[in-house]
Amino acid sequence: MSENKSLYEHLKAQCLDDWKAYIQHDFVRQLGQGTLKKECFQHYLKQDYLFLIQFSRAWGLAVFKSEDLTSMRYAQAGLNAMLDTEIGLHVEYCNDWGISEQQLQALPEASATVAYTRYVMDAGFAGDLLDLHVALAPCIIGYAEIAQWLAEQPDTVRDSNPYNAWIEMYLSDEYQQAARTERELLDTLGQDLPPARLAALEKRFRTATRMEVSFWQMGLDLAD
Ligand SMILES: Cc1ncc(CO)c(N)n1
Repeated sequence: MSENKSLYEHLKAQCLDDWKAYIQHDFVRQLGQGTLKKECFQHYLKQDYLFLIQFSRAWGLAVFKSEDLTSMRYAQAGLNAMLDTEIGLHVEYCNDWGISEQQLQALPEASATVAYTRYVMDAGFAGDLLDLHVALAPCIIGYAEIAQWLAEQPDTVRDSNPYNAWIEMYLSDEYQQAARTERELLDTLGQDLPPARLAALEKRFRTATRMEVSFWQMGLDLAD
């Protein structure tokens, strides 16, 4: 790893093609331009509800995998934020899009949802806290970058875009700060790694990134 790069920057740089395919996915572009089909967004929102539930379990796993109180409290805060705030907001947002809580509770998981969330969990089960965070990083930090990328694109529509609230949520100070904190945690946990360990983490990060690409594609294809 080059000396002046943080672990996060390094992980991203080594899979830049996959990273771009994730951040600049057609789903994201269409969402930014306001041209995304409503059915695709609704399908994505439904699966994202199931994703967020598994994501909460992953934060629970991070509590379990922590070896000091600071990491444990950070994971606890992540879990609390999901259960006390994020999932509730998501349910409300789904409701605005015509998806009831009953509907959400009855949903089957799409293959892309199962693949991604269980991959993250396996990284945590089989590995340590850093493995888990490297698998979680593309979700947490990636969405912050997607919102920023969208805000910078000249063809992104804001005020009259039905998807603007989604962009705003991930552009919010709160979310951007959460992404920065996750980045700092990775950089702290990831200091002075032996080459073989770094190579294993590179693979994990790349796989998780490709899983995010598949998640967008699942939305576009209405795939189950
Ligand atoms: C699939 C997916 N990745 C990342 C996020 C951001 O939390 C999300 N809500 N859904």
